[in-house]
Formats: sequence, structure tokens, C-alpha cells
Amino acid sequence: MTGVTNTPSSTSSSPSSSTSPDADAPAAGGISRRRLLGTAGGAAAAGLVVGAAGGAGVATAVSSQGEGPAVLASLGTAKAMFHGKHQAGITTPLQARGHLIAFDLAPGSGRKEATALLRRWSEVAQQLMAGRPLAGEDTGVAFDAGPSSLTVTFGFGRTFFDRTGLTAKRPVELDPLPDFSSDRLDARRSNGDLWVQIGADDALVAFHALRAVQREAGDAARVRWQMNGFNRSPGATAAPMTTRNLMGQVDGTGNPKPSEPDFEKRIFVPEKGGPAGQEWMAGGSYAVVRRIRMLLDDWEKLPRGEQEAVIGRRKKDGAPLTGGDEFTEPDLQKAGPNGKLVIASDAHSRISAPEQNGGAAMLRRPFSYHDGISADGVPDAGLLFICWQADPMRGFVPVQRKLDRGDALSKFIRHESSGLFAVPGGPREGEYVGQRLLEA
Ligand SMILES: C=CC1=C(C)c2cc3[nH]c(cc4nc(cc5[nH]c(cc1n2)c(C)c5CCC(=O)O)C(CCC(=O)O)=C4C)c(C)c3C=C
Ligand SMILES: [Fe+2]
Repeated sequence: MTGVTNTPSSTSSSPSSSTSPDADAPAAGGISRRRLLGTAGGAAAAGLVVGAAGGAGVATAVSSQGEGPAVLASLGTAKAMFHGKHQAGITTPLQARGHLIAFDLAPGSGRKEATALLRRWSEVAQQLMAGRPLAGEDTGVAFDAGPSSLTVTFGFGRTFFDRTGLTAKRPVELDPLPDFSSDRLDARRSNGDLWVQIGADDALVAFHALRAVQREAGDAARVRWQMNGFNRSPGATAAPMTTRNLMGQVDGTGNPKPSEPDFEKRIFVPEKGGPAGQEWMAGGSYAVVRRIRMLLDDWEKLPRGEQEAVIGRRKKDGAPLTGGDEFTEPDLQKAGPNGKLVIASDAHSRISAPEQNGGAAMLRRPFSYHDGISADGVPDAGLLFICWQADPMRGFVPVQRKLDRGDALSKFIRHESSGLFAVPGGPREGEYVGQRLLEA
């Protein structure tokens, strides 16, 4: 078994990087603590910011061609851990590139084929996340680059369980999401037996992993849908900051922070004390995936002040309209001189806030997407909205129900596809992802 080690110096060139003695120790979420801290101090872990790793530091890393040490820029050396309590790609800081791909098991494929597939996928993910070339004939697409924060995250859809004879192990959390009145969902681009999320700070590293995952599916599974996304590149901003979406808003500020006492409980399935038969989900999380089109032609016509009223936050810095900076608590009761609420009753950030939803919270970790111009001449662009929670009924569902009833943003977005996946905990050394489900 090949272990995964931390790369020396990693992204420590960021001005805000920690000098903590155990800064290279793996942190929750499977990325070195130095990377988490180095990305944006406390805010990194919180807001899953991008934009930090572009410092001038260099590090020595093993060349992906296996020809001895090569000097890589700091971005390339950053390495997420394959093994750990949770799979990587959940609390990992946002990466610049993302691919989401869903598969259906091929006719005739059952538990045996699925088990072999998860073994192959895990091996590939482990090698590539460590920055090593694949055994056999590697395509070479990622030669010269380091792991570049690559994460490959695997999930199971509701239909997987019937197809593999594991219906008794299917968690109730995978019950279909309710219909929402504003849904315009394309079933062919929704759900799937298996889901893989790939993220990396280099486009070629991400593509290389995507092709490897597709190839290893072999005859066992067929691609159901694929979506490609992006975020800001690390180092593009003067200082690390929360990312922006394609509407130009600072997006991610209100995310639960790993430093909060209830973070683990909200985002991850407990390691002990869960329902009988669901032990395989210990340390896992449920991912809700929505492809949300932004109606950018309409949005961009709206004056800045009205755009800000739709969200309840300033565009320039993401601060609440009630004042302060990005991380100041919004004052939801504050009225202006005209007696009206400063943050309107239909403002997106008011309606989605945990305190308005019985504490319901989720960790949003999206990618933007742009798939050109649709037949009707408008941009096919928006958000690959991915949110993580221990239970969708205490995360996405109540919040989306409320947004569906009266969110000012809903005039400018359209939910076009949907998926719900059970993402098991991270594999232990020597294990493959999902082994505790498939071999129990
Ligand atoms: C059901 C969950 C949510 C969907 C769907 C959703 C879509 C969506 N959101 C934005 C932009 C922003 N959202 C912001 C905050 C925010 N959004 C949700 C949930 C959903 N958003 C939550 C739980 C929160 C946090 C609320 C809080 O804690 O106060 C913000 C404000 C900044 C921030 O906190 O991130 C923006 C901007 C878009 C563009 C979008 C669909 C395309
Ligand atoms: Fe939102």
C-alpha cells in the first residue's frame, strides 16, 4: 500500500501562512493543515476561499514522470490526502477547476462489478492525488505538474442500492428530494448510480483525473452526465478572499466554519451512534448537487443597488447592507429611515440564514460553469451548486423550500438538474472508498 505524504513547504508562501509546528499534519478534510491555514487563515477553512497559493515560494517535489526531483511552483505541490476521516473535496479549499460526473452501472453489472470498480477508482485517485503517474501507460497529460490540490470524491446515488442488492443498506437520507415549484429539472442530467467530484488547481491535472476515472469505468458503468466548472485561480487576488460567482457576488461568506463547535455534527454523519446498518456512512456526508442557470442578461440589466437588495449584501465586499465588513453579522431587524427593513424580507441571505430555518445549515462548495450560448441566444452559465450536510432534511431541503416560496433571487436563476448522493467517510490505509458498504 502506498501511503500519501505531505509535500514539503506546500503553500506556505502565503503571507498569512501559519508557523504552527504541526502545520503539515493532515487536517480534517484531508488536506495538510498548512494548506488550510496558508490559504486564508481562519477564513480559509470557513469560506473555502481560493486565491492564496500564488506566492513566490517554490518547493521540491517528485516529478510526475518519476525521473527524480523537479522544482515545482507552490501551487503544484499542494496535496490533499486520500486517506482520512472524511473524503477529500468537502472541506478542501475551493479549487480552480472542477468536473462532476455521474455514472449508471451498465446492464448486467451488480455488486461484484461495482466493488471492482470502486477498487480501481480508489487506486487511481490515490495515485493521482499523491502526484504520481498511473501504473501502465499514463497518458502524460499531467506530466510536469504536481498534485495541484487534486481531490477525487466518490458518492452513491439512491438507485445504486437496488442495482447492487444493497437496498437494506440504503439510507433514508437518500429518499428523493421533494419537488420545488421553481424546478425545471432535466432528468437525464440528474441523479445517477455513482457520482464523482474532481477538483484541482490545474486544468490539465483535473482533466487527467477525469479521463482516468472515465477509462476505469470500463464495461462496468456508463457516463450518465458530466458537468465542468471553475473557480478563481489561486493567487489571482492580492490577498486570499472568498470567491465570487458569475453574478459578481462574494459567495460563501455565511458558510459554517470548521472552528465552530457544531460544524462536524452539521456536515458529517457521526462516527458512532448512527442508525444500525448505516455504519458504512460514518464520517460521510450527503451532497446535494444542483445545476443552477443564471439568467445573466436579466441580472446584468439590474442596477447595482437593486442587485444588492436581492441578496442583502454589498457587491463590492460582501458586507451585509446593515453595515460592517464581510464577516459582520447582518442585523435582520434593522429598519431604515423609511421604516422598511434594510435587508428586505425577500433578500436571499435573509431567507437562507440558519436562524430563519430552525438552524438548518449546509456547507456550500460550488463551481461556476459556462457552457457557451444556448439555442435561444442566452448564456448557458451559472452555478454548479454543491452543498454538504449530515442530513439533507436538516440542510438543503428546508432552506430550498423557503427560498422556493419567496426568494428575490429566484427571478434570476433556474434549477436545471439535481442530484443527491451519499458520500461515505474517507478510506483508512489499505481500504478503498465504499469498502465498508460493499463488503459488510
Ligand atoms: C438551498 C440552498 C441554496 C441555494 C440553492 C442557493 C443558491 C444561490 N445562492 C447564491 C448566492 C448567494 N447565496 C448566499 C448565501 C447563502 N445561500 C444559501 C443557500 C442557498 N443558495 C445559504 C445557506 C446562504 C448563507 C446564509 C447565511 O448564513 O446568512 C450569498 C451571500 C453570501 C454568502 O453567505 O455566501 C450569496 C451571494 C446564488 C447566486 C445562487 C444560485 C445560483
Ligand atoms: Fe445562496
